[in-house]
This record gives sequence, C-alpha cells and structure tokens, in this order.
Amino acid sequence: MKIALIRGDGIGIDVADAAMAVLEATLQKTGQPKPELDEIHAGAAYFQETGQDIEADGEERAEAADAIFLGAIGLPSIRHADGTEISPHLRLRDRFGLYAGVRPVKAYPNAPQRLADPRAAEIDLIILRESTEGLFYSAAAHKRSLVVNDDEVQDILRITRKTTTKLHRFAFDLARKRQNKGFQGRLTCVDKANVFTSLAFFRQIFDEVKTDYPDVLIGYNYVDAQALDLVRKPWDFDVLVTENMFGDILSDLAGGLVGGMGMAACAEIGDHTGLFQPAHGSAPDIMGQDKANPLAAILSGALMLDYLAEKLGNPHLSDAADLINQAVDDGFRNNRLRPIEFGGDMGTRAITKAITDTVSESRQIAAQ
Ligand SMILES: NC(=O)c1ccc[n+]([C@@H]2O[C@H](COP(=O)([O-])OP(=O)(O)OC[C@H]3O[C@@H](n4cnc5c(N)ncnc54)[C@H](O)[C@@H]3O)[C@@H](O)[C@H]2O)c1
Ligand SMILES: CC(C)[C@H](C(=O)O)[C@@H](O)C(=O)O
Ligand SMILES: [Mg+2]
Repeated sequence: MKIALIRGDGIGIDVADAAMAVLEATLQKTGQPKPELDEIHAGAAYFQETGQDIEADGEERAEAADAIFLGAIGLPSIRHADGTEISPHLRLRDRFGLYAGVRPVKAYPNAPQRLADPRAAEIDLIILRESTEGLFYSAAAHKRSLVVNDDEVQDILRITRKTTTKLHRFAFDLARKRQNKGFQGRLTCVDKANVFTSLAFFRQIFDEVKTDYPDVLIGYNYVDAQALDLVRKPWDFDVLVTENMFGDILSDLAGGLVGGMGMAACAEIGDHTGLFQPAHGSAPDIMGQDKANPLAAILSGALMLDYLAEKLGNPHLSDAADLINQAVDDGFRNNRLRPIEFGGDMGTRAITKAITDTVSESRQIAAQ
C-alpha cells in the first residue's frame, strides 16, 4: 500500500506525523504490512525556498500512490503577487477530479459543545462539499478569472452536469449507507437556487438523480438558512450536499459546533484516487508549540483506510479504520483525550500517544 504524504506547512507537519503514527499502529494491530510512504515536498515554506509550490514530479508521484495524505498547506505571510496564497492542493483536486469532499461532523462525549441544548450531543452529520468547481473553478491557482484589471475582477461559479450528477449520486449513496447504519439517511440539497441560475441547475440535477433513490428522505435549504439551522438545530441534519464555496464555509462553522477545527476530518474522493486531510489549515497562531489537536488528521486517516479497503479489496483495512474511530470515541468517553484546543492538558504528541496506546492495547482484533 503506497501513500503519497504531503505534510505541508505549520501544524500540518505535526498532525500528518500523528496520523501516520496511528496508521502504522493500526496496521500492525490488524496484521497488515507497513504502508510505503512517498513524501512529497509542497507548500508555502517550500515555495519560499524553491520558487515552486510542489516538487517537480510531485503531482505524478501523488497520482501513482494508492492514496494521498496531506497535513495542511499555506502560510498567510507567503503570498503570490496577486495577494493569494500558495495552494498546490487546489491543483491536485482539479487534476485528479476529487469532486466529493466528505466532511464528517460528530459530537464526541465530553468534548465541548457550543450549544446548550442537550440534543447537541447527538450531532452526527456529513457535509458533502463539491470540491473541483463551483466558485473554486475560478480559484487563482487555476488562472480562470474572467476579468482582471485595475478596476474590476470577475470570477466564475461553474456547475457542470457531469460533475454534479456524480456528486449527487455520491450523496444519495452515502445517505443510503447511513440509513443502513441506523442514521436518518436524510439528504439535504443546500444551494442558492432562489437567486443563481447555476445553483438552480445544481438543484435541478439533484431532482433528476433523486428519482433513482425513492427510499432516501430529502430536503432543501438555501445556504443562508442552512447556516442558521446548523446553529439552531444541527441534530436535525444527516447528509448535506452543496457547492464548493458553501461547503468550505459551512464545514468550518460545523467544526466549531463540535469543538473546533481539530475535529474536522476530510476525505476528497475522485474516480481514481482520494486525498485525505484535516479540513483545517496550518494554524500559524499555534504552530511549533505542540498545541495542535491531531484528531482531525487521525480521523482523516481512518477515512483513508476505509477508502483503501474498498479500492484494494482488503477488508482488514476497514477493521483498522474501525479501531481508530473506536479509540477516539473511547478516549473521549473515558476522559483519556483532553486536547489543549478544548482547554485540556494534552498536546499533539500526548493525544497521538493516547490513541496509539489504545489501538495497541485493543483486544478487539487479534493480529493475524
Ligand atoms: N487544507 C488546508 O491545507 C488549509 C485549510 C485551511 C486553511 N489553510 C491555510 O492555513 C493558514 C491558516 O488559515 P486559518 O487561520 O484561516 O485557518 P486554520 O484552520 O489554520 O486556523 C483557524 C483557527 O483554528 C485553530 N486550529 C486549526 N486547526 C487546529 C488544530 N488541529 N488544533 C487546534 N486548533 C486548531 C487555529 O489555531 C486558528 O485559531 C492559511 O495560510 C490558510 O490559507 C490551509
Ligand atoms: C486552504 C484552502 C485552499 C482550502 C479550501 O478553500 O478549500 C481550505 O480552506 C479547505 O477547506 O480545505
Ligand atoms: Mg476551508
């Protein structure tokens, strides 16, 4: 199993190391061989040093791996001449067609909840963020803005039938899988179809796809109302499918609901490969201090194992993913996970050790 590893910048480096340590421990526990890591240098610091945002053959090597794992990329102090930041990962999403951005939002026991309502303990939803087009079609990294001059800049919000059909199918399949696991299995289309023709088209394709999934409960919400509802009654939602920029914003909001960005895992899935990374950034305000919560990265590692189980036809990798998810759940339940992010006393290394210890001590799965 070959993983392309892009650790990136700031806390990205520490949380990627944490995720790899946990990955190795779980693979060992489940009797699987160590992954082969191909480290690819990329990011803002690399750009400052070399003038390139990723190693010359980095994109090809990423493509050759079974999956890609990324820490975080970007430092606000290092920018291109137009003011935008160094973002080679946007090119990776584009190049590999990583249209399905899966961002789980789950309240763990004893983790801080920002809402007083006891139902906040039930929050367990997934934001499915389209990740290649929408308003990001025009991201500076792609140089596709329509007008750029001293007086005006125009960006493009692009919705295509091909990508949107795949996205909505992915969303309905996900809702169905969740239904089979005992969740509501309700899918909400989040858009702004009241104002934008492009987003009315997004909803129209949702309606076309839904006819193949009569068993899935559906709903609609405009994105502004969805922001309200995520604060007012997040427990009512299960799977939300949305445009790229909306998903970017809502996923940070939702991360905040369940403690903070250190809990915000992410999988970006395309037809041929997947990229796994925490949804947070390089957090320059806490970098180099062993303060980052590595759980978003560790949980992204579990998403990667689940993806690889299917891709490589190896169910032991799913067992390894379950071990990680269980260790996080148990850790919070038993108060063995107390991240500094939540006012606790455990830094990046201590959290990582608590998870690897739990995995190694686990009696659930004997090494084979
Ligand atoms: N996927 C990515 O690589 C990615 C995502 C978002 C931002 N960025 C980049 O990261 C840099 C910083 O961006 P930002 O400050 O807007 O967002 P950020 O996610 O880095 O930080 C936002 C806030 O959340 C906190 N935070 C984030 N992750 C945390 C963790 N694991 N544990 C504890 N606290 C955590 C930070 O300390 C900060 O207060 C920018 O250069 C931005 O472009 C990269
Ligand atoms: C850093 C940035 C390019 C990225 C995005 O906007 O997609 C980040 O915010 C994310 O959510 O993964
Ligand atoms: Mg974001």
